[in-house]
Amino acid sequence: MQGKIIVFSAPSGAGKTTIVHRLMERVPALSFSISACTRDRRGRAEENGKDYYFITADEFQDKIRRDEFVEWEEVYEGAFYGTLKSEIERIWESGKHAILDVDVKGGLSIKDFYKDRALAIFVRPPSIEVLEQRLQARATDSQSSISSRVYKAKFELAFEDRFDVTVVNDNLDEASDQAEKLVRDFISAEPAVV
Ligand SMILES: Nc1ncnc2c1ncn2[C@@H]1O[C@H](COP(=O)(O)OP(=O)(O)OP(=O)(O)O)[C@@H](O)[C@H]1O
Ligand SMILES: Nc1nc2c(ncn2[C@@H]2O[C@H](COP(=O)(O)O)[C@@H](O)[C@H]2O)c(=O)[nH]1
Repeated sequence: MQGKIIVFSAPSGAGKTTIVHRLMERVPALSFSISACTRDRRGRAEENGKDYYFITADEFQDKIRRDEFVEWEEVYEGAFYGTLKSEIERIWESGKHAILDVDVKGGLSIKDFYKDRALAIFVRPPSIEVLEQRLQARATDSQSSISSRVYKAKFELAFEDRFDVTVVNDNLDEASDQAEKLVRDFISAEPAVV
């Protein structure tokens, strides 16, 4: 079996992590690619080696120097996130397909790197107002962090057309069903020619 990549990207708060978690429960052939990141762990809500590999800024710079990332971004000021080549290899060697949850720029870089071996899915919120309400209700970020996420979202929405396909996350059940069908069709299709 040739391993593939399914990457979900969206402005923060659109709901990509929620959809990815649902797909992980529904499609056993998927395995989550754990990113490295330099931000602090959100208390008990997050686990090192499960949600992220939480590393220091120096460790992150070492990995950049050693060319260990497929892509990396300073997603928010002072917070670096990156997709590790070793993660994708680990997943493919286990006979599964990699599913990723990364920001919009990162999603486009991954599509560019893996070409037809990757399906890049853009998750669009129903509106900026709804996106902001979701971030407020999630209550994981400070007011200034929410403001910068909303500001960035307006810019990121302009990149939707560069993705393979869009899922509008208004009704969560409908969005998850649509995403599941896209993923199942992609992984059961002929292997990509690379
Ligand atoms: N369709 C939906 N309707 C209402 N609430 C939703 C919907 N989808 C997700 N949510 C909620 O919105 C919040 C943001 O979702 P989530 O954390 O999945 O977003 P995200 O795009 O992964 O954000 P980030 O990039 O910051 O990780 C969460 O509290 C989630 O439960
Ligand atoms: N470019 C990348 N973006 C990533 C990666 N891993 C996660 N992310 C994105 O960062 C933001 C912030 O996440 P949070 O957990 O701090 O709320 C979110 O949009 C993630 O999708 C990565 O490896 N590369």
